[in-house]
Amino acid sequence: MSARNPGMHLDLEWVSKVRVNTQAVLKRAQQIQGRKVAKRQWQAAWLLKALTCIDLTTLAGDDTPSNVHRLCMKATQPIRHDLLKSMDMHDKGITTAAVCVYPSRVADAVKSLKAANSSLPVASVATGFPAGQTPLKTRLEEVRMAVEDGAMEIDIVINRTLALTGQWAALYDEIKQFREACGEAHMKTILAVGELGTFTNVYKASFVSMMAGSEFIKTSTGKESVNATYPVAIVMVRAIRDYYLKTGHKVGFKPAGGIRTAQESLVWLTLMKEDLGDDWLNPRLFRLGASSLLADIERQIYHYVTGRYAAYHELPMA
Ligand SMILES: O=C[C@H](O)COP(=O)(O)O
Repeated sequence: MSARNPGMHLDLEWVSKVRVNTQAVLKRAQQIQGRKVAKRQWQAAWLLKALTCIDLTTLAGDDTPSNVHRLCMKATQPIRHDLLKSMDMHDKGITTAAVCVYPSRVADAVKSLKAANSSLPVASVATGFPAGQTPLKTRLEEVRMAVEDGAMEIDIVINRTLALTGQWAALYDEIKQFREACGEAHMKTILAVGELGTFTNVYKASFVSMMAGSEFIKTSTGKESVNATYPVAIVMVRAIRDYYLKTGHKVGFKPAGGIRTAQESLVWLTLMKEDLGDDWLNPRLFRLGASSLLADIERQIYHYVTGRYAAYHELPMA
């Protein structure tokens, strides 16, 4: 993960002055989606890069120690060994960036990874994920418990009520308290952009989250009806750039929710490269939150190596 973001005092004047040019954002989003991504021979390398940025996620009501264990094993060996060998990448220690689970499953994930001798971090969602509609005391306690169980990264959700009613100082205070409860664990802040209504709210929520010390800002929980979209991402990425220019601190970006295809992962990498620069092309500053993206990336890599598409039984669970 990136160096920690210490945050800064709440600059309400900056927040109140924000205006987002909707037409410019939409135009940029169209451009990004229309980009020709890397030539075929480089695509496999870009796909491996995308894979190393995945927070491999399971956030389901029927999660159990055994499916979390399978997820952890997949995270440590995301691509079949023979495929990596054909690409001469078998000894490069390729893994996903982290596994991401509910707080009650953190101990299971930590145990599985430890047994596999893996130092892969476990990320836990917290603070009443996905809605964030539980009392502050409970949300703080949830963060502490996930950290106690071994989570090294905490994905908090913001209080949308505060954002939608313009209570930016109260939102800043809550996020600061979450950051304190995280201790040494790095904090990713989920804005749930599909529920924030306007681009201006998305920009303001991004900036307030960074001022309160978030190490990453993340689009969505994956449970809203609208999740990671390119226009919203462009607004968040601009906020990250502005925050960097203002403070000198680099904050990471994590699109999440509904990202399923290898092709999409290449568009996200292109957006990082073009709008933030090469520093953001690694898991310290870029994550893809996804439960099923890895399967398609592995399928595309299989195709790259063998020239044909794999049958489902040929690739272990992603
Ligand atoms: O944070 C990660 C998201 O919850 C994953 O969403 P997804 O299941 O649509 O990939």
